Amino acid sequence: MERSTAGTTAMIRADDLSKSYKRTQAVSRLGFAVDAGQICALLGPNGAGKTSTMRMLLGLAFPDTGSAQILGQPVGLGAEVLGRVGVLIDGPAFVPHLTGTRNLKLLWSATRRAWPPPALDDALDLAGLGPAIDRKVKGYSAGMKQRLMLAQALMRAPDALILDEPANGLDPAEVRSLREHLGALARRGAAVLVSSHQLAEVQQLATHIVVMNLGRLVTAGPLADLLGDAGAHRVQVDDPQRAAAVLRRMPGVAAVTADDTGLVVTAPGAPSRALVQALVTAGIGVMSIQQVSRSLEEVFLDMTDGQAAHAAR
Ligand SMILES: Nc1ncnc2c1ncn2[C@@H]1O[C@H](COP(=O)(O)OP(=O)(O)OP(=O)(O)O)[C@@H](O)[C@H]1O
Repeated sequence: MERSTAGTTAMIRADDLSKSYKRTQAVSRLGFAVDAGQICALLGPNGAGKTSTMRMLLGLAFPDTGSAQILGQPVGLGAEVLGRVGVLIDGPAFVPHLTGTRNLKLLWSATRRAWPPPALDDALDLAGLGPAIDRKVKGYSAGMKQRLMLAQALMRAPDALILDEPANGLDPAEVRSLREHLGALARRGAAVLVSSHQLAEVQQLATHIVVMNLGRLVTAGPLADLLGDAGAHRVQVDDPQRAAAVLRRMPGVAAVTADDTGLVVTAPGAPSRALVQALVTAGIGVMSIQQVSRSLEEVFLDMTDGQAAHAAR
């Protein structure tokens, strides 16, 4: 099976993927891998290329360059390996006049395996539809349809999941239940790729992130590293004005701002001991220095310049 650059097993792999539609370059030379046990969030402003990427990973769109692999096997439309993938993309594809159960049976029949699917109970628990599972889908709310879609993705006990904005239309309790189900699947060794705009939720859910903008990779890696790498420090000194001037001249310091409690220094390229050393060398007393954690939202907006991708196209 294909190995990722980290030396572990790559369950979902994009290699040098590109896709254009007429004059729009939707995805440009994108590469990343999701290993067993990881929950990777694919992030980017509207139009960044997330859905196009997922469509190529699922063999629903043909890449202009590069290739996609799932569980170490090349992906194409109808590839056998896709039977081991839980998919949510392009909105509900249900027959409205059939019940929830009949729709799940119909979708399962494509696998040519006997009903019921191996993880049906877990999937129905996530869907939480109760008796409505035996009512016609045309009477479902958008949230109920979304939950039924999630049930069809999970019922096959997939080894990999590719879910485009799975939390859309879910209420907070349902979002939490989804997080728990995906966490349980990842702990059992599944690889999960989810796209989302709900960054507070992603911060709780994901182990890894891939950020893209204008079709290109901005960054990829463990979430904890990314938030730690943001390198924000809160510094208390005896002469804030002079300290700010000293710090702003340091290499690796991106920004210095003052607030009621002292200075906030954003220094992705300078460890805290280097900041202290520079201040002490300049004769400034340092009372305290603390690393400040930043939210994924702050880091994401910095990385994408807070811009919508379509605005720059
Ligand atoms: N079938 C298509 N035909 C023409 N253009 C397309 C098509 N699919 C996507 N695009 C364009 O490609 C770019 C990337 O779209 P894509 O849907 O992949 O982005 P996204 O990151 O998923 O966006 P969102 O967050 O809004 O869902 C956009 O400019 C979009 O308009």
